[in-house]
Amino acid sequence: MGGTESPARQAISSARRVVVKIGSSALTSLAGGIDLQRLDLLADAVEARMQAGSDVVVVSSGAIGAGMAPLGLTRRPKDLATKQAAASVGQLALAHAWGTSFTRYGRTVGQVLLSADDFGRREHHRNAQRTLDRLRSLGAVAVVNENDTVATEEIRFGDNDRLAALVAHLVGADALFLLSDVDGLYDGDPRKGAATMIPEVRSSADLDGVIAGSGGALGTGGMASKLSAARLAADAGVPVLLAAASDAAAALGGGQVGTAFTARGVRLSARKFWVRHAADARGVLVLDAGAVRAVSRRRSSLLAAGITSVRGRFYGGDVVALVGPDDVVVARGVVAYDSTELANMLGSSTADLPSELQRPVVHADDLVAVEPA
Ligand SMILES: Nc1ncnc2c1ncn2[C@@H]1O[C@H](COP(=O)(O)OP(=O)(O)O)[C@@H](O)[C@H]1O
Ligand SMILES: N[C@@H](CCC(=O)OP(=O)(O)O)C(=O)O
Repeated sequence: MGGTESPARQAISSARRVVVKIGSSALTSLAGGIDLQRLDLLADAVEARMQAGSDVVVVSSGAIGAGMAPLGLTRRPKDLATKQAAASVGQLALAHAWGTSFTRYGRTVGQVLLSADDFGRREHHRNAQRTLDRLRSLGAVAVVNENDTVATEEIRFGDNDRLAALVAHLVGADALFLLSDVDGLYDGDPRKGAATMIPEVRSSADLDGVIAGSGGALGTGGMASKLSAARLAADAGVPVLLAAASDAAAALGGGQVGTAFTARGVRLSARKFWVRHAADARGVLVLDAGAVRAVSRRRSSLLAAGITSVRGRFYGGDVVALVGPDDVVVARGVVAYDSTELANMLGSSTADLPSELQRPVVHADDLVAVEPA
């Protein structure tokens, strides 16, 4: 690569393990379903990167877009049931198309469908990690999408940009590519008039004044979701390149295309990363002042004695928000008990609880302090 490359671009072009996310708008059209030619070009670019020595995980959107035509739908559905029906039809076509395309290289494809909950349940999380790792060691390409048919409105990733950022963290990726129908981040929606492309985002100051608008007819989150996923990944130590899918070969080949986001921050464990970023809190635990100090300063486990009340209905394994007496969120964590169980434990010291209820309410390993805004 040329000597004038930014550190972020150098890191992205030399990354050993990468996640490549392709948006619906780049892969499908309202009338024609999957764009097979485009998909072949993407597979070519992924294969070239693999030949150059990188491990690649693909996150492919497009199931809903691919399922519309076969079901006679002319507009992207808005209700969950129709989206899920379209996704179930389209996912089959999408996986088949990826499989067929990689056959040109004698490469096998594995389909991995994940839902948000999988990142928080230790077993599911480990299994997903193990499957992705085994596919990699067997030389197969994992093609990931959200498990749309089981995702409910509450637990949806929201969009696949966020899923891709989570997967990047899950597999320990060194770079994340977000490929879309736009060739980078602009200071305003380029469809709405003159806008200037931003080649590098080194800190949030580079985003001052940027207007991230909605997506196209097929995309879900628009630029706002790409931006928040890019920042989420960058904050977790993974640099991001946002580029056009039509520039996939150049993007994956280290070319000077798209917008590069510099990574910063310390890499959290995958589980803590999920607790902080991925899950919607299912409930709230209200702590007394002593418990606030224990979890936010001393990073201790949360015990029942320090909880004054609980709000919401949740189950052991869910993510909850921990708030102080002033209702300000001080941490998030995976709760060990159901809300009904916990209601009877409030304020009790551990020694007074029956042995089966003596585990911490939120273990320190499952707890992430939230910095004050
Ligand atoms: N500031 C911006 N910079 C670049 N693109 C933008 C911006 N604001 C809105 N967009 C629009 O976001 C679209 C990409 O989002 P989306 O359709 O959700 O893509 P995908 O299907 O790849 O997830 C682009 O087509 C672009 O018109
Ligand atoms: N799982 C859905 C993803 C929808 C989605 O996030 O789309 P996009 O914003 O184009 O990445 C699908 O495959 O249609």
